[in-house]
Amino acid sequence: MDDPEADFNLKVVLISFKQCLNEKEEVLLDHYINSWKGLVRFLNSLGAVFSFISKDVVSKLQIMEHLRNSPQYEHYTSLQSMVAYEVGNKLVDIDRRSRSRYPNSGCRTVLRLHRALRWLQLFLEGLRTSSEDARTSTLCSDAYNATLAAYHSWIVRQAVTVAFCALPTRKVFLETMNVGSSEQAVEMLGEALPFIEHVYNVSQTLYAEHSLLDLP
Ligand SMILES: CCCCCCCC/C=C\CCCCCCCC(=O)N[C@@H](COP(=O)(O)O)[C@H](O)/C=C/CCCCCCCCCCCCC
Repeated sequence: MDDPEADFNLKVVLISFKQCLNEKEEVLLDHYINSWKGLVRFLNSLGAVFSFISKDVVSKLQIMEHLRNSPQYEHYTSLQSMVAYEVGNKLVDIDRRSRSRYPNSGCRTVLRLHRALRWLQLFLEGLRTSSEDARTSTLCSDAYNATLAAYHSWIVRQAVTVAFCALPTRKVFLETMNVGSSEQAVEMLGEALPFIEHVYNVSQTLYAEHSLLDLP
């Protein structure tokens, strides 16, 4: 009998980011949501100390799934169509004073995931290029401080710092990816990271073109 857990590994999840872009370089939201669901599955496997993080990601994925299942679902096929629809119809809170009108817009919700994708990219790149005795908590907090920390409150930053201390060693981390030895995991990261980088860069350009990078 097939064992779904045996086939589930981080390579499958990271390579799935390749499918997020079509030939027109549009970011397809169904694939984007599915790739994030795979990441959440990994996060959950790291222990309950990370559950406050995974709950936040899940709530954002639920917002996006809700939009995908709404009568306006066609506008939420890609990041590009979503931005055109929400910006064109003024369905996005652009500054803090209007923050509460559209708290669940697709643009602000994906922006949070988009920033986290940059954290993931830097963290996995750190794992890939670091020495065997590198501390994962340091790699993780360096990536966090360079990306998400600027957008988080003091209390969230404290909670995140505590959670980082619970991370396994680099070797265990690489083995948790379920792609073979730590050397094979490093090789896989080199192969898969460009897909994440590509999705990140296309999204970043789109958000920058529409001045959406600071949505409250
Ligand atoms: C075996 C290798 C596994 C590697 C795979 C790791 C899987 C990563 C999965 C998820 C990454 C974390 C995603 C964090 C999303 C944060 C979104 C965010 O910024 N939310 C804040 C703002 O939202 P709004 O309030 O404006 O709606 C929210 O305030 C924050 C909530 C708390 C959680 C934030 C923690 C972010 C820490 C990132 C490091 C995660 C460490 C995971 C360890 C591998």
